[in-house]
Amino acid sequence: MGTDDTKRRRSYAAPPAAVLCGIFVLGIGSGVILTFIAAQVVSRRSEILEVKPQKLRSGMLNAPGTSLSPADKKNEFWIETISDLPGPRIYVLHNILTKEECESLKSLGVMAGMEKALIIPYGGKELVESSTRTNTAAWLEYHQGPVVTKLENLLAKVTNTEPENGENLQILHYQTSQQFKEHHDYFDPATDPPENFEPGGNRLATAIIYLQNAEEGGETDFMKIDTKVKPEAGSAVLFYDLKPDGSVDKLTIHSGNPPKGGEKWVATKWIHERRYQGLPRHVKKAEPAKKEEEVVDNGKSSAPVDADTAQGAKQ
Ligand SMILES: O=C(O)CCC(=O)C(=O)O
Ligand SMILES: [Fe+2]
Repeated sequence: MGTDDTKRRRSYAAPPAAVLCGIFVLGIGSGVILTFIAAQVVSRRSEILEVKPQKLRSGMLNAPGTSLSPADKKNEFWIETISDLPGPRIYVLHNILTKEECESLKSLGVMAGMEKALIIPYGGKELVESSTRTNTAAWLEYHQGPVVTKLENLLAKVTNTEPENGENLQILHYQTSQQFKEHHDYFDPATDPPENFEPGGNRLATAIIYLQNAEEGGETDFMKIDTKVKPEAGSAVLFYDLKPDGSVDKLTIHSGNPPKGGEKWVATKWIHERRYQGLPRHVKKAEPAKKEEEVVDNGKSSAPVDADTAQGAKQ
């Protein structure tokens, strides 16, 4: 009898224990899942907000903080922080292209036809010639061959965007003394018409890939923070035109300084907040070209086109 009672008591005691246990396990489980989701969101966000030194292997960016030997730094892809939050976000992407890849992009530029580079003046809607920009430029096609596609994919990965957010690659050539004076690459909501933000929103980031160094000079000069990036063929400077909250970062104002000897070649990629490729564009080349004195040019704008159609614009 006593044994039966005990059995009964045990069998009655068992369900509440299992339920409690189940609730406990469920609680821990959902806690773990929620923590995991939160960690994903935070880590995705911090990837966007901060690019730390990293190394590229097998197409994947390694964890931040990977330490590199001096030999690795000469040959491998790695990211150097020039300036970081709370200041402007400016990085050098070392060894992004080989010498052969640099040469092949220069040839593609020449084949596309290098022409005087154009700008959009502040508040303007059309591309015009200006003394702000004395170098020549050519637009390449999106996905035009393996080197262009490699850059599109790599820059999207580093900035945590999609390749389609990028404008077409533009090749720039500076002879000795040619330059691209002080300007910013973002559109300014305070002065620019809404159509300049279509398609793809504002320019989020700029990558300037150095294809050939000048003998001397030719730096990308961030004058507001007294920082000059010296071109190194095969490497790139990447900076965020927008702050993490989406407002324009005025400390990214920069110039392409004139080579003091020799020539400089670069490829520029502007990356938008959203998809840019395959959508209608609103910025057009001025027809007929306006005379310099008719253009309100405050020396801070730039904009490029391919042949007759605007491919993008910047101020
Ligand atoms: O050539 C440079 O260093 C600067 C180029 C530039 O500012 C641009 O393409 O937006
Ligand atoms: Fe620029």
